Amino acid sequence: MTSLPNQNYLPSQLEMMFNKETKPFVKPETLLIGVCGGSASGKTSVCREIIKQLKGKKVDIIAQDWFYKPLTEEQRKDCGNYNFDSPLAIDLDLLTEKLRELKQGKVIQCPDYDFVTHSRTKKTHQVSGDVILIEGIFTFETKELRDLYDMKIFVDVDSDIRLSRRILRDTSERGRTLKGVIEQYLRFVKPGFESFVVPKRKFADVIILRGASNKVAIDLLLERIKVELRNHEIGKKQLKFNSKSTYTLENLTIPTFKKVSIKN
Ligand SMILES: Nc1ncnc2c1ncn2[C@@H]1O[C@H](COP(=O)(O)OP(=O)(O)O)[C@@H](O)[C@H]1O
Ligand SMILES: O=c1ccn([C@@H]2O[C@H](COP(=O)(O)O)[C@@H](O)[C@H]2O)c(=O)[nH]1
Repeated sequence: MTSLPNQNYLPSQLEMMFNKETKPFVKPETLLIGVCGGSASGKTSVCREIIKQLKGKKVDIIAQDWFYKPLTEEQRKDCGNYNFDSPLAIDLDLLTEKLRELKQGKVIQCPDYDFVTHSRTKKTHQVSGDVILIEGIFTFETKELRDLYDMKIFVDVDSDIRLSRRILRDTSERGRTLKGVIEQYLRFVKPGFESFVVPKRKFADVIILRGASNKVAIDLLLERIKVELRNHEIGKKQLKFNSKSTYTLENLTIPTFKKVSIKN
């Protein structure tokens, strides 16, 4: 149930505040932005660019890679045959649970993953903020995940460029050999991309071609994020949740043009 103070509102303002199910349109929670795309498309780089430019806001990243399931001793011995490009390789349930906690305003602790040993490290990542960017190849994989995002971004880069970047990155940062990277790419990465990542592109609100070097796309995105943030801040000031999960609107300042009367 929603209660309004005895005040007059413009129809457009009421429309702004409620959707058809009379739930508030403005959301007071943390803004969650899902960033999906193929391996080495530049998802992390796009997120870093957004963070750099959103000065004055607390923005954090969650790497879906932190949620890789650690390999057993057996699997580790034969890791060349392990498919890291299947959604089954990631604990998506844990990721979903963590995002739900963020939506409830909690500060969360995420696991850490070591690409060299294919195991969880002792480290944890504490995440909180006004905006949280969640990046990874399977971030759009389930409806539960997609429904949690306020905005969905897909980073779209040609596969030859992604493979070249992956070779450079994985041989220098992830302890791989050139032969190993190419074999893994042809056997698992490319088929996984085609089966799981490409079909999720259609769920994106925004598609960024060429990744972080696409300054025009990043600028447009930043403008939109700022609008969303303003809506969330208005929401935070105006909405108070009581223990029965009803919404109460408070301290709303409304300009005085043509008014409609709403009776409680
Ligand atoms: N626009 C770009 N130009 C050149 N190199 C890039 C660009 N974007 C990313 N890279 C490099 O490509 C690699 C993968 O980028 P990253 O942002 O980590 O991709 P993802 O998070 O999608 O795997 C990194 O080594 C990064 O420095
Ligand atoms: O132990 C592992 C875990 C994952 N991978 C590969 O990582 C990429 C996803 O990470 P990006 O940062 O998006 O590139 C995925 O394609 C896996 O193949 C791995 O090689 N080893």
